[in-house]
Amino acid sequence: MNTTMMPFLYPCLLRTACRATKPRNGPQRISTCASKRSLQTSSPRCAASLSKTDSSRLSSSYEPISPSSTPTESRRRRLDPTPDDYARNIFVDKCTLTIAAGSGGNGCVSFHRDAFISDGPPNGGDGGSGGNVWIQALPGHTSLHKLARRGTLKAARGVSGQGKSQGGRKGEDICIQVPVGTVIREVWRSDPVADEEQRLAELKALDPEVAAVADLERRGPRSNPWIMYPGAVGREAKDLESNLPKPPKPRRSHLFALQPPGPITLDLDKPMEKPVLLAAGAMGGLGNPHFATKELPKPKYATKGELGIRLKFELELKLLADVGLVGLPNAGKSTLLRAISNSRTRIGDWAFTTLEPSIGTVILDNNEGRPLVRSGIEGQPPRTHFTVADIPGLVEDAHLDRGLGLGFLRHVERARILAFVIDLSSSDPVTTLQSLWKEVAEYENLRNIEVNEQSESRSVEWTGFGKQSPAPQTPQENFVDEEGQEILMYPEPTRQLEPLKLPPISAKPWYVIATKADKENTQDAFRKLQTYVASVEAGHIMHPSQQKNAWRNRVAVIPVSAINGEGTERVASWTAGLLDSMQGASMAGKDVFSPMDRTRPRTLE
Ligand SMILES: Nc1nc2c(ncn2[C@@H]2O[C@H](COP(=O)(O)OP(=O)(O)OP(=O)(O)O)[C@@H](O)[C@H]2O)c(=O)[nH]1
Ligand SMILES: [Mg+2]
Repeated sequence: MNTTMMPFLYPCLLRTACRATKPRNGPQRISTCASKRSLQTSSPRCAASLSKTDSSRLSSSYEPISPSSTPTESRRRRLDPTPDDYARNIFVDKCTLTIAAGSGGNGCVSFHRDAFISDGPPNGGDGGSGGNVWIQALPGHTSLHKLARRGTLKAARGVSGQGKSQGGRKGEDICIQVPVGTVIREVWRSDPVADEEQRLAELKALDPEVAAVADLERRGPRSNPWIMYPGAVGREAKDLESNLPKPPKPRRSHLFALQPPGPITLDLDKPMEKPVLLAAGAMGGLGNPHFATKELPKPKYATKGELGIRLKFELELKLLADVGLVGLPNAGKSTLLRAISNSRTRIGDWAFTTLEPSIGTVILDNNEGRPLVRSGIEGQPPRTHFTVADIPGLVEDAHLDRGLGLGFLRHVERARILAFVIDLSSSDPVTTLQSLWKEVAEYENLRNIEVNEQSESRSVEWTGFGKQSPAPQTPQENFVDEEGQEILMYPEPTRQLEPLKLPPISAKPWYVIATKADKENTQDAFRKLQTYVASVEAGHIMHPSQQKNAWRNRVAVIPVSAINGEGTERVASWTAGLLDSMQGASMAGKDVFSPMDRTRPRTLE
């Protein structure tokens, strides 16, 4: 066992070892005591440790770690790998996605034929409706990179109807799976059915005399909704075309009622048991029996299916992970993430090894009997895991976009809890913590100014009474539908989405992970850091963010040696306790980010 870590992580062992009068039984007794205490660390009592008094909390930071946690060679290799031993991490937290609901299948022109009936009644089937597009937020997904790569997702088209009154099959649905914490906002839509409905409504509103001479034919992408009998050629075909009836009104699927009203904005901040509908598939065309009349009992035409709606969305992760690791470059964040999760993020003894956030999942219950850390709220299913984001290192003036700057800070504000990773072997840990908080707070101020400026500019743009008529649009892009028919698309309106409204960063729960505690002469730095944090918590000194409403509830300083995997259990149990508290507060309808709220819900016993 590393003797340097003794005063930090094994003070009980040290004391017991010093007091031990019988060296013969010493090691065994220490081992029993240590493993018993270690179990308590991962027991419900530890999850509920937030409700204990300060003194017990401080002493709990010196809980011993079981000797069984002594790193094996393979673990050591995992936590101190060569710089090229890592899994490439692809992470995307913002992307645009175009979706297209399936178009309807065409109706069929067909007539009954039998042994003695050569020219029977019409029996063309209707086309099947197009596939729907659904969306579902699922735990276990952490990035939007797969959707960003796809760019466009289309549900299948409905199958066309057939003779003998056979209706076409419905097109296959698609379900888009996104991480919990995704916000979906509509940027633009092209809905041929809505456009046609609007045109008909405008015509209806016209003076009857004007309407009589107005062009009642369909326009736009589906200007010719008819399917003609293929057997009709030459003069017959011309006669047929000139005697076509008024086209039927555009139809909507009954599922359209379930579609959220536009412009769609969805905040998927909870795991969903069932998907929600984003876009309903279009209706299929009508077979020729629909057009049979007394005068024309055998119509030689049917209609095409409606075209599916197309929507463009901006997807953004409002919640990146439960915990965000914030620290200077080279502080040991990635090593810590490797130590507490199965992540294989890159580690290197130089600054900016990590350039993109990487998310690791910390398993609390591996479903193999007793949970490693019991977590959850009474009456709710127990928490089995939480996620941790390893965020690239922060440098001074990051809020002015230095280093990885604003991109990094954007990720910080998307974590529920902030864990400040401080390298105990670095010059002054207290100054480090203060400078990290300074950058975070400066960014928060900048963001608030930006949001205010945006709302001001919006109010200046307000044009007073009367609606401004939209600028006339000219068709821009020509798409071709499944049958090779041209679809006119209109240019995307330049709709700028506002930045997401996120909770204030300084009001988020936070704690400190004092890492590299195995290095020599780090005890003083740890004590200094602990004393400073205790004074902040007690309100004796200003919060390092310099914000009045910053979080001061129970801020722990957890010493760890990530490279040896020591002390990391407390990170898991402390985080689980914080998450339970936040969940309980939000269920009780309290403001989760209220800095003065000291009541704690009861965690699972
Ligand atoms: N002795 C000791 N070294 C550590 C510990 N944790 C990390 N290190 C070393 O510190 C160096 C930097 O570790 P990283 O995990 O890559 O640091 P980081 O904070 O992710 O760095 P960036 O990605 O550049 O921001 C590596 O050489 C690690 O082996 C620890 O607990 N003890
Ligand atoms: Mg790193």
